[in-house]
Amino acid sequence: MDAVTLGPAGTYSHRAASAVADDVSFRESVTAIIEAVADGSFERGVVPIENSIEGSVTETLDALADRDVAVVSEIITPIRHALLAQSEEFETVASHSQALAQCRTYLETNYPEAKQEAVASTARGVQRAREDSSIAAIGHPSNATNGSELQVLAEDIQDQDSNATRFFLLAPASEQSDAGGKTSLIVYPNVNYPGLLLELLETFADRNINLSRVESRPSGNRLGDYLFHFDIEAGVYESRVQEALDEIEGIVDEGWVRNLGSYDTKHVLY
Ligand SMILES: O=C(O)C(=O)C[C@]1(C(=O)O)C=C[C@@H](O)C=C1
Repeated sequence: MDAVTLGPAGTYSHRAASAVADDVSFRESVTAIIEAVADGSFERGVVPIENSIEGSVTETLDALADRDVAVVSEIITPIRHALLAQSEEFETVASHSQALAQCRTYLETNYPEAKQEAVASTARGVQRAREDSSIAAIGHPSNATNGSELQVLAEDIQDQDSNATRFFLLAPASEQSDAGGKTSLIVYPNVNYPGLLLELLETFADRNINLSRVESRPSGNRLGDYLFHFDIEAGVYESRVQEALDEIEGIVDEGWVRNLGSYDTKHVLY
């Protein structure tokens, strides 16, 4: 199976995709990956959705709300960052904004003078560090192998040892499944009144459906207007989930509900 994910080669997304795909291609943004799956260019896509330290990857949430794709699996991997550079003499640390944030305390403590540069991915930062001795990168330590002139200056620099990122394995919307222990939903009420969010949450609580994530994102239509992203620990094949979905459809009849499908979890170690 072919999959598309965040490039260039050497990103954490690449490592997660390699666990589920034979052949991995790359795009420069999460939005481009989701588009490539939605338009049928790829049968699978792998995108980061949330991190245990830094929280949601908002570009992913927003791109999922705008395009029709299905989640067919979630992949959870530990994230262990290394500091990579040609020497200790660097001025700037380049990495993905999520990785910089996951190492905030380490950087403030050890390199308070270093500038930080957010780039499209950790592997893009590694590329910058290979080309320019004034740049260090944060990424997986294996980026320093393969004849690279980069040194691993420090390992395990993430602020929490338990650092882990959750990725979605995406497929075209036609492959959306009712089977699985989790389900992701995006709800746009398009109205605002006291107790609206409570009503939505009660559809799950009343049926003893556990919520594993709730996130609100601006709709972009007007200030104070939100979309809600829900992950629940139950599959659409269960009648209690179908009943909850029916009730939500009724509550948000001015807006819409997107069911991204049910799926299971895969834990990948590397
Ligand atoms: O830049 C990468 O290596 C990615 O795969 C992206 C990403 C992310 O967006 O969260 C993935 C895992 C880590 O949390 C850091 C960065």
